[in-house]
Amino acid sequence: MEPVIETADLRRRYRDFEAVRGIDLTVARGELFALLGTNGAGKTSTLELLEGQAAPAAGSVRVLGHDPYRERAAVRPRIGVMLQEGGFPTELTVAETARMWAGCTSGARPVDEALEAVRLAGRGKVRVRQLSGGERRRLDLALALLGRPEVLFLDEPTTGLDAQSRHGTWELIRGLTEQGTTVLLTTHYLEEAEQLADRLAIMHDGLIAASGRVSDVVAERPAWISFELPPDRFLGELPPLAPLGVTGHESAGPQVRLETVDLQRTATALLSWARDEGVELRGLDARSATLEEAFMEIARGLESEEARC
Ligand SMILES: Nc1ncnc2c1ncn2[C@@H]1O[C@H](COP(=O)(O)OP(=O)(O)OP(=O)(O)O)[C@@H](O)[C@H]1O
Repeated sequence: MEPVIETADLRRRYRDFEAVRGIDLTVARGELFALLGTNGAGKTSTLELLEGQAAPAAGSVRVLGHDPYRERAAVRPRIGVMLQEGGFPTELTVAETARMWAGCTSGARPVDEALEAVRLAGRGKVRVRQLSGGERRRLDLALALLGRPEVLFLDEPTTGLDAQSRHGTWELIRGLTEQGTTVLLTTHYLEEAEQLADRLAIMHDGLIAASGRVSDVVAERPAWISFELPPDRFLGELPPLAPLGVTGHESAGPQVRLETVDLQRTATALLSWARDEGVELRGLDARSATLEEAFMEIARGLESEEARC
């Protein structure tokens, strides 16, 4: 796969504070890559390096084969950028803003088409200051799309959007990647990453703590099996749990919850035992970790490591 975004040991400094501390990323053409992380993890700082808005303190970054900061003229016309705060003149109308933006963009798509894509076609005559927060986000997205970018950088594209608008934006982004647009987005909505991302990275404190497909990141976390034992049965009667991959358990009365790093082996052994013993496991439920659990565990684990240092 052709890499469209590539970084190696990428670093960013603000005076003596290193906000991005050595990041290696590769994003292929047509891929949607999500950058997640705790507040202040360094997502926006990284995004700005990829967009060419700032020079790295060290390491390298290539976008479409060029250095986005030094070779801005080669890269800028081929990318679309949606910042966290658009910062457009609020006295202009939606259509005037889009026309002004289109005037600065080579090969711009028709303004009406861009506004239609974000469902703002009927709001062309409204002043930007009169838009709701969610409508402004959608206008920001329309402007980022105007130049038919090959690579789209979206910094929290759906923050402040209601559920319907968020789903509409997801549909739009999916359509763009299907047409071959490469998208790198940051988000605080884990569901957004689960829905959209081919691959993702979870940042914490300037570093990538975990990365890969959602299923890879989740597979590294323990899964859960929960069930209810009959009143005449006890947890101690189950086969030895540790060799089955069980790393922890909770029980409250008849309710049992097992944490396992090998869901298939634990579930198979549990069901075989229940069959052989003629035991009914009421409310049996088995499930992998969710991305939210993986995220929380990474954030908690790294915080306790920091506390130890
Ligand atoms: N201009 C700046 N000067 C000094 N420090 C900065 C500057 N911009 C960001 N930082 C610091 O760099 C770190 C990373 O900030 P950044 O905005 O990249 O994080 P983020 O992951 O995007 O956070 P959020 O999810 O809250 O938007 C933070 O500690 C922040 O305070």
